[in-house]
Amino acid sequence: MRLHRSTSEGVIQALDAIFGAKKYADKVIEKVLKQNPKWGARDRRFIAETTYDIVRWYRLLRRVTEAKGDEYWKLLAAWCVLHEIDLPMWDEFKGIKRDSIKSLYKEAEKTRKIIESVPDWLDELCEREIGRQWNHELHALNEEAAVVLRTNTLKISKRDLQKLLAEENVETHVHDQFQDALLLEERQNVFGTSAFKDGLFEVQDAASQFIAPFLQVEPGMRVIDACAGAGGKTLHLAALMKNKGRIIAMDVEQYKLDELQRRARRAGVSNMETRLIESSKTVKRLEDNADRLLLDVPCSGLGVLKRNPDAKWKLSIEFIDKVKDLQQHILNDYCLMVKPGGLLVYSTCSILPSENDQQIKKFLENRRDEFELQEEKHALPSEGFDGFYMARLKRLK
Ligand SMILES: C[S@@+](CC[C@H](N)C(=O)[O-])C[C@H]1O[C@@H](n2cnc3c(N)ncnc32)[C@H](O)[C@@H]1O
Repeated sequence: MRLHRSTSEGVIQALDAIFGAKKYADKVIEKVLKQNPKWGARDRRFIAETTYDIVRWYRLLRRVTEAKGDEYWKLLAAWCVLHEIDLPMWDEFKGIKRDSIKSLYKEAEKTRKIIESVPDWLDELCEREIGRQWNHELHALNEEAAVVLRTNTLKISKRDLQKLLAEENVETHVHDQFQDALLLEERQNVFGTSAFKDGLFEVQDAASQFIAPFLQVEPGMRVIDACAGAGGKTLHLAALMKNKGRIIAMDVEQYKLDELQRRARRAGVSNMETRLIESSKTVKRLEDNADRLLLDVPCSGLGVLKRNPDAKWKLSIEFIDKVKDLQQHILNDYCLMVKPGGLLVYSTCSILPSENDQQIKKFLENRRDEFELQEEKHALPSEGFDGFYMARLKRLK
């Protein structure tokens, strides 16, 4: 592989926006890719994958080149050296010493938080919370995420979708554990396919596809998805309900609900309405209303670092403490929207017990007579996909 000037500059520009201007990596990459129509599919893949990889290994790459501040070319140089890619004779690479990078890399191997490229506070927090298991999870979280599709069973079967995609040169395989999932054989952009434009699938991690079935919905039920966001799980719920019954999708952000409406139209979902949460009254009005309630709460996102590696550098302990308070507040203030006898699922994309099991334990301490825990499930990044937690509770009275 050879480095090209224009795509390398694209990577540097993206890194500057992510670390300098503190923008989200996915948005930055989207913007950088839009600005040069001459880049082909391979160029685009290089920019996206290299940027994500440098973000993932940021601490390690800084260490092995002793890069400071905005010396992003040094990070790209180290990335090349560690991937055995020749460095062109560009001014930006003057003074880069391969041997020094390699020997500093050997040195870095002695310290987990450096070689696995994670901030001190995060390494300490996760070790404290999950002990030795953190070794495995941290390693897995540094792997590239698989691209997984969820068949929209309102429109097509998984096998027919697989055939259609193959006709559009998208090869996929199935996975026993995931009923509606198709896994891409190789990473590629699937948003341009006619299958996507026709609403035949959504891109959704395999572990995330556990959550809607865990709520045990049935066609005809009344279901509330109280933290619906742009509706990854709402659309799945609608498909499991065969478009029958009613889903109320709620969130505190109108722009997310607008995006959900757009996605629902594409997916052919007709049993859903959105409702903005403007105050506690919005929630109060829906007391004793639903057969099923999903609380897919805001969280640290530590289970999805494969997908969002920049979160490692943007998260803070203060944010995690705040989000934990919000989780407990949502559990307590929203739980009565489910009818007595109905089921509630609390879910996060975190691997921290303090956002997961311990939140449920705390909630139940005060509501032992009203709710009982039916089942908990942990999906771990080391099992191959994203990290998720889900707990299903039954409202007793
Ligand atoms: C984990 S995300 C939801 C992802 C979504 N369920 C999906 O599958 O795509 C959490 C959502 O909770 C929303 N949120 C934050 N505070 C909230 C609150 N007090 N009540 C309800 N939703 C809230 C956020 O805007 C965000 O969209």
